[in-house]
Amino acid sequence: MLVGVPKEIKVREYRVGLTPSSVREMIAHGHKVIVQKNAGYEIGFVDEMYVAAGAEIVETAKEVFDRADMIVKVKEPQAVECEMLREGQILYTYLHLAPDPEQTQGLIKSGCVAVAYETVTDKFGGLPLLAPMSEVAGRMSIQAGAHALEMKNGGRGLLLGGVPGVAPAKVTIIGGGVVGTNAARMAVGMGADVVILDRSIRRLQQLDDIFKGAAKTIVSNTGTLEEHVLGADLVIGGVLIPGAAAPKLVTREMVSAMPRGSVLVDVAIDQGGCFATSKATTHENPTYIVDEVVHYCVANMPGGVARTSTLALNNATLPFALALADKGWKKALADDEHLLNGLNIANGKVTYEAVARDQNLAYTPAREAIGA
Ligand SMILES: NC(=O)C1=CN([C@@H]2O[C@H](COP(=O)(O)OP(=O)(O)OC[C@H]3O[C@@H](n4cnc5c(N)ncnc54)[C@H](O)[C@@H]3O)[C@@H](O)[C@H]2O)C=CC1
Ligand SMILES: CC(=O)C(=O)O
Ligand SMILES: [Mg+2]
Repeated sequence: MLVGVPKEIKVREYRVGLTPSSVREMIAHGHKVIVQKNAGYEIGFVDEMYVAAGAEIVETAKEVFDRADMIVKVKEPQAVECEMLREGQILYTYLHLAPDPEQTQGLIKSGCVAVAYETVTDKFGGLPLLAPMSEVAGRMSIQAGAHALEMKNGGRGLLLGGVPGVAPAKVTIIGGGVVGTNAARMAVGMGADVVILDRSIRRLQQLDDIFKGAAKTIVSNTGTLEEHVLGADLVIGGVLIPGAAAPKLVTREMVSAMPRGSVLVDVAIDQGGCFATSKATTHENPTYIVDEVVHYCVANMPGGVARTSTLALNNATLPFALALADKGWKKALADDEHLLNGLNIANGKVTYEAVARDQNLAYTPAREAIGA
């Protein structure tokens, strides 16, 4: 199969779909790889490394899209990329379709076979291709929040860990999954006063075991959310209902009632965000202020530490990329229920139920759509 890797085009997104080492593995499996010029340049994966791994370097994204049987990317395709996709071509990348009708229509129109990293599952009930980036974003969320709490950034002027004789900052983490756990590890490590809310008691039991009291666990409901959001200096939003638009758990009224200079970091913004006042931002302009509360809503946080993120992402995505290339999409999807769960759009049909439901579109079960 001919596998194509275009350069990412979102603002300050420097991750790349395949590392030189992943390219080498593809070639060892008998495939050909074309990589757009300078696709990995900013993170030290220069073209010479891709050539040494066996890839061909091509000048433009158009050439990658025109020639490749499978496109391996990182972020969801932008409008110009959707236009270059074609019928039967595999697109393997993050999609986050539920809150994005424009991209959904673009992919439907293209006729491509779109496998979303974020909905591929594993036998442990997890999301193995989302997890590495959630680890990164969860850890970064505390760095971003600590920075936003500084005076010059509109924050309350608080140091997360406090100092002897002065109380630490209060950090509330909504959602105790991969993002929440990694955020809590960083916040606890910095000495903050940490509370994690989740609606799953089982998850809270696991977190209690992990943190042994260093982070408190609270069941999430309207009352506890209000209490712990209003009492926090920094709130991290890390909830997920797989494939669906994020629930708006923090209302506009709650945001208005927070003290001046409080900080909200909405990691769930890629699924539309869990604060009523969230709107996606970029690494170029990561924060904005509503009712004197600082909001950080970067939808591609791991792009800020693109080298670590690319390596972590490839560790998880490569085995499935190889399966798609080795077997072709029909057999690879038919053989593996977990990869099949990643299929969101196929040949003009929406094959992921939560996306269809959130956008009032017809739903075709994935197995039916691939004719397996
Ligand atoms: N902005 C960015 O750059 C990035 C964003 N993300 C996003 O972060 C979000 C979280 O991802 P993960 O931690 O991997 O998901 P996860 O599935 O590991 O954890 C989500 C948690 O939210 C909990 N939850 C769901 N509804 C809830 C509610 N109403 N109240 C309280 N808790 C609730 C679940 O029980 C679960 O424990 C996703 O939207 C993901 O796409 C992930 C990586 C990067
Ligand atoms: C998961 C995601 O949105 C990202 O890594 O950018
Ligand atoms: Mg206020």
